[in-house]
Order: sequence, then structure tokens, then C-alpha cells
Amino acid sequence: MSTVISVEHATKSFTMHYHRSLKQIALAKARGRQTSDTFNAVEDVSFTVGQGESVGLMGLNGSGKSTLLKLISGVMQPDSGSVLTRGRIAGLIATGAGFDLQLSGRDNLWLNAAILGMSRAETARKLDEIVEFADLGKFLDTPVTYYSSGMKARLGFAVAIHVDADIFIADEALAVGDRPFKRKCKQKMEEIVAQGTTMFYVSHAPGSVRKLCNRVLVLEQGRLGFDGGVEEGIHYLHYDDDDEDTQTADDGLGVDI
Ligand SMILES: Nc1ncnc2c1ncn2[C@@H]1O[C@H](COP(=O)(O)OP(=O)(O)OP(=O)(O)O)[C@@H](O)[C@H]1O
Repeated sequence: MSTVISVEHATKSFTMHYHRSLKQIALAKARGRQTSDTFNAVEDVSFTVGQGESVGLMGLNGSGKSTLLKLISGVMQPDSGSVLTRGRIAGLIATGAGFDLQLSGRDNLWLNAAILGMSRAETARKLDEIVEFADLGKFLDTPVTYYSSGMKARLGFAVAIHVDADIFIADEALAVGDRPFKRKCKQKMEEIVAQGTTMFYVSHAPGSVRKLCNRVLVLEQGRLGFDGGVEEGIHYLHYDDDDEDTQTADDGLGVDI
């Protein structure tokens, strides 16, 4: 199994500013108070992913999952360490990321496809399928600024899932979709996993991780706390104590759909 993602000692830090105005900062400094704090959202994380693996990335809110996905997708660079990927990456890491709100859904479809590396010919070939998957009806020709968050997610996901990617990443995008759309996404994600695409999937729902993944990584305050089997990972997080609550509370793929 060849390695398609290699993360070595990756660290990404952010600075939190406590004050909004220069006046507040000056006052705080004059009183000897701290005005900002730097912390590691991802800290010294190392792992490799082989081609065809389907990895569920889990962890509590704020544990660094989205940040790690941004490092893997290349949206952000680590401050230290390295993140190497092989092949074309597609997926959704934030609802509506990369959309031009003034353009119509249709124009954004072309734009998004280009951003994800699809040629004009490839997009033209898949256009009907993408439009059908997004199922936005007459809203496809409406500016995206009038879209609900669910509609943006539908359009973004419809494009991303039709890219012939080597690595597919999915974050919170599915959380805002309605039930029929989630069902459709789940089916499509199962298909691409079955085709041998490497999947990186952020979820709080044990049910969907069980269905889609064969490995679990758990982040804890930016550090890799667990790397191993799906059941062990879910147990590590104690998500199997109250399975039903956690399944229905999140992206809905884990519920009985
Ligand atoms: N651009 C940023 N600037 C400053 N802090 C950030 C930024 N992005 C994320 N953070 C902080 O980094 C930490 C990790 O955030 P991240 O979104 O990666 O967590 P998460 O595990 O995906 O959380 P959730 O499950 O709530 O989506 C949080 O404390 C968050 O506030």
C-alpha cells in the first residue's frame, strides 16, 4: 500500500487577541496585562495514510480537526514539521469556501470545478450529473449570496464529489444538508471509498464513522491521542457510552437513513 499522506511532527499555532481596538491594547499593556496568547491548534502530529484507507478524524470541539484538514488540503501550511500528499485532493472543508457570492450557482459550479483542478472538458462532461446531484432547481441560476447554508453545501459537495480525486476530504459540510441529501452523499462517499479513493472524514457521529471508515484518528487539544481501529477509537472517546445521542446530534449519516 503506497503512502498518499505523510504528516511529520506538524504543528500549527494561532494567536488569540484579547482586545479589539488599539486603545484597549495600549491600556492593557500599560496595566501590564497580556494582550494576546499563542497556542498550538495542531501540535507535533505525525501519521501516514496509505492509498485506499478511509480515515475518520474525531475529537472534541476545538481539538484541531479542521485545522489538520486545512494542512492536508494545502489551505494552510504548518509552522513546523511537514505535510506531504500525493495525488489530487478534493472535498469540502467549509461550506461555501471558494464561492463568489455575486455569481450564480451555475457560474460558481464552473469556478469551483476549476479550483479543484477539473478541466473545462471534464466539467462539461460531468455537468448534468453535478447539476442533478446538487438538485437546486431554478436556484442554480440565482446568485449564491441568496443561498441558504444547506444550498451552498449541496453545490460545493456536488462539485467536489465529482472530481476524480485520489484523496477526498469531508468536514462539516454534511452537517447542514437535509436528510435526503445526506443519504445521497453517504451513498456517493461509500462508492468512492469502494473505488479505492483515500478518504479523510471529520465526524462526531460513531455510526457514520463505522459505516465509512476503517481507521480512526483522535485529536486531543491538537495532539494525536489515538490512531487505530474504528471500534477502539470510538471507545477511546467514550462515544459508545451514549451512541444514540452522538449519532443523532451530528451529521446524520450515522442515523438510520
Ligand atoms: N484562523 C484561526 N485563528 C485563530 N484560531 C483559530 C483559527 N482556526 C481555528 N482556531 C482555533 O484553533 C482551535 C482548533 O480549531 P479547529 O476548528 O481546528 O477545531 P475542530 O476540532 O475542527 O473543532 P469542531 O469540532 O468544533 O469543528 C480552536 O481553539 C479554534 O478556536
